[in-house]
Amino acid sequence: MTVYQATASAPVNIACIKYWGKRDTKLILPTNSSLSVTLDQDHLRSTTTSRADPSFQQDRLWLNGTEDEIKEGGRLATCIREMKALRKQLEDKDSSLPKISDYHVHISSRNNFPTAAGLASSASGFAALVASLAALYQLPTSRSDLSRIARQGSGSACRSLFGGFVAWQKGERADGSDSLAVEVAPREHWPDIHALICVVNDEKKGTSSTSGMQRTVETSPLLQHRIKHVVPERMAAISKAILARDFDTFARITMQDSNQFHAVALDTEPPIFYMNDVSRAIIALIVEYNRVAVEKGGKLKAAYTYDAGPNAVIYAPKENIKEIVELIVKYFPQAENFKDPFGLFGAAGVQGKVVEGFNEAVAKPFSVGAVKGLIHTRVGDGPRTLGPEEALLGPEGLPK
Ligand SMILES: Nc1ncnc2c1ncn2[C@@H]1O[C@H](COP(=O)(O)OP(=O)(O)OP(=O)(O)O)[C@@H](O)[C@H]1O
Ligand SMILES: C[C@@](O)(CCOP(=O)(O)OP(=O)(O)O)CC(=O)O
Repeated sequence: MTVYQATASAPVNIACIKYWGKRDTKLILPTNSSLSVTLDQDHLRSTTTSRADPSFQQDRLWLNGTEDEIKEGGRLATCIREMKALRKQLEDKDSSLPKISDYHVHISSRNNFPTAAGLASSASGFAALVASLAALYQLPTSRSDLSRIARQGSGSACRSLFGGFVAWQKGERADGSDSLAVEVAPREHWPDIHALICVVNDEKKGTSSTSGMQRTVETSPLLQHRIKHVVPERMAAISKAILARDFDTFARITMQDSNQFHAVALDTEPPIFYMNDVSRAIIALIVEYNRVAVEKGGKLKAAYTYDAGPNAVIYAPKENIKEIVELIVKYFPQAENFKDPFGLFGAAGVQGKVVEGFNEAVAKPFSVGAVKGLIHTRVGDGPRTLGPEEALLGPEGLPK
């Protein structure tokens, strides 16, 4: 008997222009466009296996081995329903195709990093879900069209359908048909962009993005200014900077937009604080690191950005990452050795230090554990279809 099953993996993305606010909460239509860098799946990824089988009694999903309820009308149910509808259209056009759109599905997914901790697991998770169902159903659908479905799982997920540098165009239509992700540039265009994630907290966060952003929409006058007067210009300027590989402009806009996102969070009633003292100290270090570079006649060398949590993501050209790791380790001693996927440091490991001319008084040193870990990664590719050896469902259609 044929087994209808497919496995796919999808990357995390971290926005430089932040999505924050919905104009339609059901369809997940944003109040502004956004733009992100897709990170390398070799380091951070969600992997998902989907199977359709006539013996299954209902659609079921396991996340990291534990069953997650698929609530009727909820985000998971919407994505699965939309993907089945695309398969149904194919079957209606071509009677030779097996009618698997009628079967229930079993889905097993794993994240190789903490879930719901502000490391964008919902983005890679829903992108992997949609990519695995697209492979299962053998859909000829374009990535932008699939991004419309992933968007209904979690807004930021639509951007994980592409590698490289990705824009989510907010769209104008009420039905959401023009609210989708497009590639600004593939990773090959600017592979030199690396990222250092400083894990400040890997526990489940206080105010979820979903509820926080709607409170901002309802109460923040600053958000209205951001939507109308700030984001459109920044989207155009950062896209141009990416196409020109202009890191100075890319970094400036990225930091400005992170700052403004946290300003609209603060402008919310009651106010929302996602950054903590550790996050702010990292900002001070990057600002000083850049100041030294500019004073020596150079350009910006690093850009920080923060999502709905205290973890920092630092974007920089590869050649600067060694100095940045040394800087962070100097102020935030690490319990564990730095995992060095790009071989920047020899057997001696990282020695904390600052660059010449750096004013060490900009931040106080923290104790071990303030930054729990450092993840060095880089710009990466879009979802991958994997072979049967990577499957997360066993022969009975249950998680392995
Ligand atoms: N691999 C996955 N497959 C399906 N759904 C997932 C997967 N990983 C995460 N999710 C869904 O995303 C939720 C976590 O999303 P949430 O927005 O709270 O955290 P986050 O994505 O880590 O943080 P943020 O989006 O703010 O950076 C999970 O509770 C789950 O519903
Ligand atoms: C701060 C952000 O990371 C917010 C992400 O919000 P989500 O995409 O997690 O929200 P929902 O659409 O409600 O699922 C900024 C960004 O990724 O653009």
